[in-house]
Amino acid sequence: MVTAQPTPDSARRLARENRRFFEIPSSTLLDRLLRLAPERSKVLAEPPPGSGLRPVVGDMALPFVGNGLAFLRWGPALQLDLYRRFGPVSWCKPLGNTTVFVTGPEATQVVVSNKDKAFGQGWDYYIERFFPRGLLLLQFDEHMFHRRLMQHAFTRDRLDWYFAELTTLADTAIARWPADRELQLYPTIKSLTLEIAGEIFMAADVGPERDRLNDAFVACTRAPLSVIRFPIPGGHWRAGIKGRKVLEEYFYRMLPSKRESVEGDFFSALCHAETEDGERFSDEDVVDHMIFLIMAAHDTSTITATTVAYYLGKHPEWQDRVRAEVLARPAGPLDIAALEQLKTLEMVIKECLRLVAPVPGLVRKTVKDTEILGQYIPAGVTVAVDNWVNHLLPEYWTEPEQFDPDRFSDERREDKSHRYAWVPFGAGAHKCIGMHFGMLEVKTILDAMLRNYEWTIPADYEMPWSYSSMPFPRDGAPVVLHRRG
Ligand code: HEM
Repeated sequence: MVTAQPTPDSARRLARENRRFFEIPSSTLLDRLLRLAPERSKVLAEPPPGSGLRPVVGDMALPFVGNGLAFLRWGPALQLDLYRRFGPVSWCKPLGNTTVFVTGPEATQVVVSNKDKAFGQGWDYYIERFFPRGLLLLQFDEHMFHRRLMQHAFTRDRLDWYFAELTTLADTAIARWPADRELQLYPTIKSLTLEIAGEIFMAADVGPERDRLNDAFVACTRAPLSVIRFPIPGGHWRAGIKGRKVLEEYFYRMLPSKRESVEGDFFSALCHAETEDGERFSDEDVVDHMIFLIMAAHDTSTITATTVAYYLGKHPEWQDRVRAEVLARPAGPLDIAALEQLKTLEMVIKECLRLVAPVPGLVRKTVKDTEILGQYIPAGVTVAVDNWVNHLLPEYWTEPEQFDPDRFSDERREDKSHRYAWVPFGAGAHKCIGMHFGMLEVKTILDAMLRNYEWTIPADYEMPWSYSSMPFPRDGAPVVLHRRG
């Protein structure tokens, strides 16, 4: 049964629950060994004489791997540590790729507003092999052209069609989840979001192929941060390459029928999108965009919905509050207008996106020499904006380690402390095109969960996040749902 107010004890526990995002652990031997590595400070590049710029300094960490291993273990805590030691701009060579780390809203602003067009896309190093020519992989004028054409798939009319489909599907599937025994929430939601993707993105029953497609997407998203970036047997890289083949084969097989008929789904929208001058996406464009879109939509929404369920299980007083809002909704179909009214749920989702940013970095590459806050950055280096860490800085958030959705209330609006303090959807030219859709999808899933079930998460359980790609729970996020009477 769900309880009410937190006790002083639980308040202390709650302060600890997010500690792992803020503090480098020393609980395992490997962590202790990594912490022992001596700092190897080094300048990235000397600024041109007379420029008045300062060099970027960083810690080279371990030979060969740089701080890649530490990042995989410590995630945002490592980035926060670099920020404290070197300031908003530092650098290293994780996995052999020279990378400038950019932290804090001021430095973020320089990169995402991209005033002198010095920052091109930088995701190619990580994901091009698996998601070639996805929207995020394009840059400057070409990117703008593709983004405008893709907007045809995100009009209000289209969103209405998607949500009429989505709410029924989510309601039916969630009502059938098993109760009163342990459920792995993360894979369960992942399977649901893939089903939603099948319906909304392709108007296709992916049923018989769901596992194969799911595995293929998982392989493609895990591969980019492989330490060994060659197709060795049993390796993530090779699995990613195989996954890409499976996806291409599937989408090219579906393409001719999508070109022929006009329907409400994304796939159809991309096949028929046209500029005023009659320009359209080629077959290759459509397939590349579809594969990227589904990846971009599916994992992010899954992680967010899982995180929200986790924090609501940890904070029953918030679960009660959000459920009361959901149950108070006037009778009638759950449409976009109704979802937009769920303000408490929205605050909770925003707080969860603050604490766990599903896309923890925005990756760019300098196309010419430039500077960030007076520090010199040469052309040709990767620049990673640590948007997650912006969410954790005490300069912008009160007690950032606390789960406190009220910080997003109209009275407080802590996210307004700086335009780039809360950036889970990125910002600038590449800001998430599916932001509205993603928020609505997560709300739909939580709405159905709250109406059907109650759940609590044991006080001593803490989600073991993996930072190997997007953050995800290594144990699948076990939870016991109790059906509401
Ligand atoms: C909670 C859910 C989501 C989160 C947190 C999220 C986060 C992000 C972030 C941070 C970026 C920018 C990356 C960068 O600048 O390097 C991005 C871009 C993008 N997202 Fe999302 N996303 C979500 C849901 C979705 C959904 C549902 C879709 C599609 C329906 C989508 C499609 C895209 C696309 C296509 C881009 C590339 C935009 C461009 O390059 O112009 N995302 N997303």
